[in-house]
Amino acid sequence: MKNELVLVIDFGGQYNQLIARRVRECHVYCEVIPYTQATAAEIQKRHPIGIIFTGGPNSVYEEGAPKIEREVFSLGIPVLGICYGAQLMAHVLGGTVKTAETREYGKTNTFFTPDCKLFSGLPQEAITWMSHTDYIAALPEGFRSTAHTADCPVAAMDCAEKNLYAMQYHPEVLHTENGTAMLKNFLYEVCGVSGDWTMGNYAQRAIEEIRTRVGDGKVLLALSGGVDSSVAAALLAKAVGSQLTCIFVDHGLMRKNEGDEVEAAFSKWDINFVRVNAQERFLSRLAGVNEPEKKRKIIGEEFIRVFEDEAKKIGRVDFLAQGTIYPDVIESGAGDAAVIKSHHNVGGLPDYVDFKEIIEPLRLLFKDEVRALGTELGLADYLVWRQPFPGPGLAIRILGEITAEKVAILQDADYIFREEVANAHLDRDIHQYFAVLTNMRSVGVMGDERTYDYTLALRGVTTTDFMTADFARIPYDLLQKVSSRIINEVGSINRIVYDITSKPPATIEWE
Ligand SMILES: Nc1ncnc2c1ncn2[C@@H]1O[C@H](COP(=O)(O)OP(=O)(O)OP(=O)(O)O)[C@@H](O)[C@H]1O
Ligand SMILES: O=c1[nH]c(=O)c2[nH+]cn([C@@H]3O[C@H](COP(=O)(O)O)[C@@H](O)[C@H]3O)c2[nH]1
Ligand SMILES: NC(=O)CC[C@H](N)C(=O)O
Ligand SMILES: [Mg+2]
Repeated sequence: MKNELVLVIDFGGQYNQLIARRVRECHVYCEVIPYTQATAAEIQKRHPIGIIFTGGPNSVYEEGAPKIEREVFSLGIPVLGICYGAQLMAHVLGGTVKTAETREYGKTNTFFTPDCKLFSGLPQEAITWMSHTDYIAALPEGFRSTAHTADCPVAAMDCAEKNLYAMQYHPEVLHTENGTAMLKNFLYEVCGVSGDWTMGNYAQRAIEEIRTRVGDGKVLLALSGGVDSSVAAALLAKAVGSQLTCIFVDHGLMRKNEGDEVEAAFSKWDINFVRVNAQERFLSRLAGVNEPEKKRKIIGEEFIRVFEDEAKKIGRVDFLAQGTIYPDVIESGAGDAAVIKSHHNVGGLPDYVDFKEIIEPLRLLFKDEVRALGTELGLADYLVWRQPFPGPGLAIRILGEITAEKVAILQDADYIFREEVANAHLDRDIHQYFAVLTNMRSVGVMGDERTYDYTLALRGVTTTDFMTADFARIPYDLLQKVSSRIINEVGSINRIVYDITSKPPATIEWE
């Protein structure tokens, strides 16, 4: 069965996948396509039930700014323009867009016209999230303004007769109050969707696509035992069964006992599972390396080399599969976005890779969607709800040079922290928590003697999508218990600090 389709047309905005994600939250299937492919003819061929234009960095009146054919507005398909998309709708249909005297950025008080379908059932005044310098100065014929702010006369507009709607603010961002409800109104009240899409459909579609792509070829999946690659393993196993081999690389930078635990868990699955013990290989390549991006690149490359070596043992393997998810892609600098850090599986990949194609069935999903999909596929709760653990492992939690001794110290300290968080039943409330071995030593006193040992940092964060995060308010009693256990049981650590920065300005990991 084919699902109702909404096309999201990409004009280069920052929140495009977030729009897609909100549409999925409303149980509607959608696809994001670049504006260059969005001709009226192409759109018509796909029979979408609605169209959404995203924001974008350009100004519509500039030479060479992204455009859309005028015919797109007369196909009889409802259109919602967001930010740049709103300005483009106004511009193409004969309105005027100008540079504003006061640019609006951030939370903005906004007033809505209640009889616009987008705002039906919602308060007439609310906070919206704005991010623009241009504004709609004159409406196109047949349109009316349906919302305004102190500085922006057209914060939204519509031409209900033609099912054309636009918003200057970003409804997809959580800072916009009722933003998702407005998108839902567009989908249900304007486009008339029935809401026929579920995570089950996503799984089905992904499985079919993998089958078509792979044919009778072989696939090697990089399996870490983490949430993302476990969900990918379940999908791939359903899609291609015994053509799949899962490779778990124990690079010696896993958490305490983790290598054995992953092996025990996946040996029970009905899949080809291989554990590669590559401790020596990784540690020797990392010896003497201090710089975070360099560590990441080395690990990214070494992972691939291990996979290539394993592939040779299986015979001809054309496909490498990974559990990459959307935040990995964005932070590694997708498209025009800035590189924050090179996730080993994206920006850390070497230039030459000995596989024909890379399969990443979760590449457009956010973490909480991956979890929902895992549950849908019948994965055990402990797998679905595991806290994430980065591919480079403890390498990016040991600041400065990595040595086997430091790895052992950090493993022991981190184990105690995790054990106490679990004992306090906070392991689902704190979304990621771990220890970091700083490269700093300081003076302490133990048993009346001077010590000069490492400072350990504890990090705990709460977040939904791992793109932004707040530090977790861990109870002092728990911190105290963890602190005294680590000092008493681990050795080489004489001082413990708790990281109280959010993301941004910090990131979750320290490197
Ligand atoms: N030790 C490993 N062995 C094999 N593949 C790995 C390993 N670590 C990471 N990978 C690959 O890199 C991808 C990205 O790692 P990442 O940590 O983001 O995801 P994950 O481990 O699957 O899930 P989680 O975010 O829950 O840790 C994984 O999905 C997997 O394909
Ligand atoms: O597989 C991964 N490979 C990487 O190179 C990597 N770097 C960060 N992370 C994880 O991503 C989330 C966001 O982390 P940051 O705030 O530190 O960027 C957090 O959950 C991090 O643990 C990684 N995962
Ligand atoms: N976020 C956007 O889409 C911005 C649109 C346009 N570049 C402006 O500044 O107004
Ligand atoms: Mg992981």
